[in-house]
Amino acid sequence: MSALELRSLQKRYGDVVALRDVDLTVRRGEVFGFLGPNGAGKSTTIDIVLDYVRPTDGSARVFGHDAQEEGERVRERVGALPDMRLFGHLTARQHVQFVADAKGSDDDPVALLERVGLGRVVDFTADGFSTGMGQRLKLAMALVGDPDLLVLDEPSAGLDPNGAREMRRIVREENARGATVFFSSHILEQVEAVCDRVGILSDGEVVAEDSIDDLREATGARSSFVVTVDDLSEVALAAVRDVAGVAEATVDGTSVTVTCPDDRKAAVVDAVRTDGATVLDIDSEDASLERLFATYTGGR
Ligand SMILES: Nc1ncnc2c1ncn2[C@@H]1O[C@H](COP(=O)(O)OP(=O)(O)OP(=O)(O)O)[C@@H](O)[C@H]1O
Repeated sequence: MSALELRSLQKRYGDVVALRDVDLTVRRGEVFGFLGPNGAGKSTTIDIVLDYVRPTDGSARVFGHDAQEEGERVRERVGALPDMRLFGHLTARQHVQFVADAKGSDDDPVALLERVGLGRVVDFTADGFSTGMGQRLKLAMALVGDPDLLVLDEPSAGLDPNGAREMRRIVREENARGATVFFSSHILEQVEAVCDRVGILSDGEVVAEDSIDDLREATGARSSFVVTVDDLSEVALAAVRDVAGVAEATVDGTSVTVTCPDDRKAAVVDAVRTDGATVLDIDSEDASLERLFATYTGGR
């Protein structure tokens, strides 16, 4: 049984067709990235999965349960972001406790808040929180009760690069625990860094569903480059792999082939010199993920 199955999903708002015909399968245990330009229909799809919005036609099933007919059963197994708005007069701890009570979970709110980097503000009210802090708090709420499926709509919105990196770490940890993760984003490098597979939504339809590597191969697009140094140490290699956006770094002698977004290349070159190595050559064989994305969405 799949974690999430969308079949012929359609949604019209009056004359506006938000979803034309969405078919998508998210397998159990995978991290699935839901990509698409603004207005493609990502939030509408997620709202249907969470039963905030009813489809005009078609169905959404979560672990075999119909999202509309068996909303209760679905919600027991799902953690979602953003699921609730924040209440300015409540503390971070009270927000998380509220969700724990609603879900009948005995999770410790403080432990969850520490996990998302809010350990020092557990008793602060949300009205003083920045956008990024609010996003972290919502993530802590989504993690309550170890959900089997995490549904994250633009989880990195409002987060600085550190916050975005921590978000990726938590996605990986949740996945390692056994959770399936479904998240939408238009930040391609974020998706590439953590996802097993992606679905690309364009104009209310899924135009591609595959691993990014296979999509690349299918379109002939690649975004790798090779840096050759005089001496490649483990420290330098670890630093390269730590650069945000680096999806892959493979070694051949003193050359390292790195897959990353174009705008991270300078950071990769800096990282490879961490241990004092001298760069001998840089060979770029380029076609970025952005171009891959544009190939499928017609540049929208
Ligand atoms: N309540 C609504 N009433 C009318 N039109 C709507 C409504 N909600 C969404 N739409 C329209 O449906 C389409 C899909 O919107 P949706 O928010 O799902 O896209 P999205 O991919 O999440 O975009 P973004 O990345 O900008 O959040 C858009 O054309 C949007 O204007």
